[in-house]
Amino acid sequence: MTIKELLYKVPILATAGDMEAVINHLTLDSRNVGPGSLFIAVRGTVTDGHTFIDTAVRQGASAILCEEMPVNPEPAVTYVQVQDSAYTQGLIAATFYGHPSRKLNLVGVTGTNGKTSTATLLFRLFRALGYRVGLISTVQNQIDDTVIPATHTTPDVITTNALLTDMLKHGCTHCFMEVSSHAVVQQRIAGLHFAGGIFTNITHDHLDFHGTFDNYIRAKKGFFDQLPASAFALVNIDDKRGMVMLQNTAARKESFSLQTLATFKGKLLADSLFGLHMEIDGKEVWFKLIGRFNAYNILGVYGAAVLLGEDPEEVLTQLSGLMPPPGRFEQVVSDEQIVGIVDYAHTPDALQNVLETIDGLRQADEQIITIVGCGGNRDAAKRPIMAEIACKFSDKVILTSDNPRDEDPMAILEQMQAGVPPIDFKKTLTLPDRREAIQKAVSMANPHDIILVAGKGHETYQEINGVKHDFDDRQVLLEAFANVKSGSVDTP
Ligand SMILES: CC(=O)N[C@H]1[C@@H](OP(=O)(O)OP(=O)(O)OC[C@H]2O[C@@H](n3ccc(=O)[nH]c3=O)[C@H](O)[C@@H]2O)O[C@H](CO)[C@@H](O)[C@@H]1O[C@H](C)C(=O)N[C@@H](C)C(=O)N[C@H](CCC(=O)O)C(=O)O
Repeated sequence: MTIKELLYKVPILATAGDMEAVINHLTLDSRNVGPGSLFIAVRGTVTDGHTFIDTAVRQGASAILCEEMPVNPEPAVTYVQVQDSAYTQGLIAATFYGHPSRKLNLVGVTGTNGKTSTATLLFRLFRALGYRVGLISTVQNQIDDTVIPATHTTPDVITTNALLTDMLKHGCTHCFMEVSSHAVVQQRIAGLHFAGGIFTNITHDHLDFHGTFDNYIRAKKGFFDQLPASAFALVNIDDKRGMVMLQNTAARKESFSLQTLATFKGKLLADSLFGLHMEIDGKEVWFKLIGRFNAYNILGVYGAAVLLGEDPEEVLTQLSGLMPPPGRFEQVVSDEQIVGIVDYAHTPDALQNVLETIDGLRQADEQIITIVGCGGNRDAAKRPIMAEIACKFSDKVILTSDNPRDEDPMAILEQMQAGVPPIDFKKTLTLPDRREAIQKAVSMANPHDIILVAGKGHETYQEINGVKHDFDDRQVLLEAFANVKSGSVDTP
C-alpha cells in the first residue's frame, strides 16, 4: 500500500518526499524498523519517539510519521507531519489492515475490576454457543484454541488490528477485548469500530498514571464517547459512575443491576464456596462462579450476549456451566482440606471484594490467612490501604512482595505496614520472600482454614530489578501443601 493510500482521510499538516512510496510494515518502535517500514514517532511517558527518527531512517524506513519535521530530512525517505501521531496511528493501522474491526463484532470491556473475567466469560460463552471467537485480555490473547501471549491488557493499536485480521482469517465472528484506561489515554483503541462497550465498575487505581481520580474516570468514559451509534453501551448502574459513562455516548444506552431497575436486572439468591444462585429475567440459575462480584460479571455478560442477538435462555444455560478464568478466585485445596484461593486482586477494591466474599462464606471456626503485596514502580497510595483491608477481614496477614520491580521490596513493605492498625500488629508478619510467605501461611493453617494469596492470579513470574523470575502462586501453594506438615499452628 502506498503512503498516500494509507493516509486516506487523515488530516495532514505537511509532507516531504514521495507519497507513492510503498509501505509493507507499520511500527512504533525504531528497533523493529526495516526496509518498507513506516515508523510512527510517538511522544511517550519515558522518552520521545521523535528522537529515534534518524535511527529508523538508518535502518531503512521508507516513511516517517511525526508531529515535528526533522531539520535535515533524508531525500529518499517520505515524511508526513500530523497533529497527533498516536491518534493517527489508529486510523492508519485500520486502513493498512483493511478495517478488520468493522468485519466482526468487537466488544470492549472497561472498568477497574472484572475486565478479564467479563471478557473471558464472553469468549467462553460465545464458543459454547458455537461461534469462532477471539479474545484480547491481560492473561492472554486467543483465537479459538490458539493462545498468543499478551504483553498488555490492551495492546497497541497496530497489534490489535493484526490480531483482528488473524481472527477473521480463522473465521471469527466476535472478539471480546479488555480496554484499559492507559489504552484510552494513549490512543491504543483509536480507529477501532466497536459493536459494544461494557463498564464493570470504577475504584481507586492507576493514580500514578492518571494523576487524579477524575482523570481516571474521564479516561474510562473516553471509551464510551468513542462508541458509534450502532453500538451498545452497557453499564453497571449499581456503580455510581455507571451513568457518567453514558452521558456523552452516541451508542444505545443499556444497563445492568442487582439493586435497581435496569435493562438487565438480576437478584442474588444464594452465595457459597460452591457457586452462585441467581434470578435473572425471572429465571433461577446456578452458576459455578463464586462471589457477589461475579454476580455482576455474569449479569454484564448475559446482557451483552442478549444485546448481540443471542437467545436469553440458551445464554443462561451455557453460562451456568462456565468455570472461573485462571487466577480469578482459583481454588487449590490440600489433602487436609486447607483451602488456598489464588486471586489477581491487586487493588484495594478487588482485595476487599475477595475478602468480603471469603468472610461471608466461611464457618465461624475457619481462619482467613491473607498473603498480600503491592507492586513496585506503581501507585504507592494504595499500599497502606491494602494492608489495612487485609487486616480488617483476616485472622492472620503476611505482607510480602508482589513484583517489586526497581523498588526496594522492604521500602514497599514499610509503606504497607503503615496501614496496619496497632491492634492488628500481633497478627501481621512481614516476609519479603513470597515463597517463604506462602510456606509460612500453610504451616500456620488448620484444616478448612482459607489462605488467600492475593495479587498475582494468573501471573507466572516475580519481577525484581527488571528480571522476571518464574513464580506461580498456584504451584508454590501446591508445593507448600506437599512439603509443610499441615496442622502445626505457628502463630506470629
Ligand atoms: C506507561 C505506559 O503505559 N507505557 C506504554 C507506552 O510506552 P511509553 O509511552 O512509556 O513509551 P516510551 O518508552 O516513552 O517510548 C516512546 C516511544 O519511543 C519508541 N522507542 C523507544 C525506544 C527506542 O529505542 N525506540 C523507539 O522507537 C517507543 O516504541 C514509543 O513509541 O506505550 C507503549 C506502546 O504502546 C507501551 O508498550 C507502554 O506500556 C508499558 C510497557 C506498560 O507497562 N504499560 C502499562 C502501565 C499499561 O499500559 N498497563 C495497562 C493495564 C493497566 C491495568 O488496567 O492494570 C495495559 O493496557 O496493559
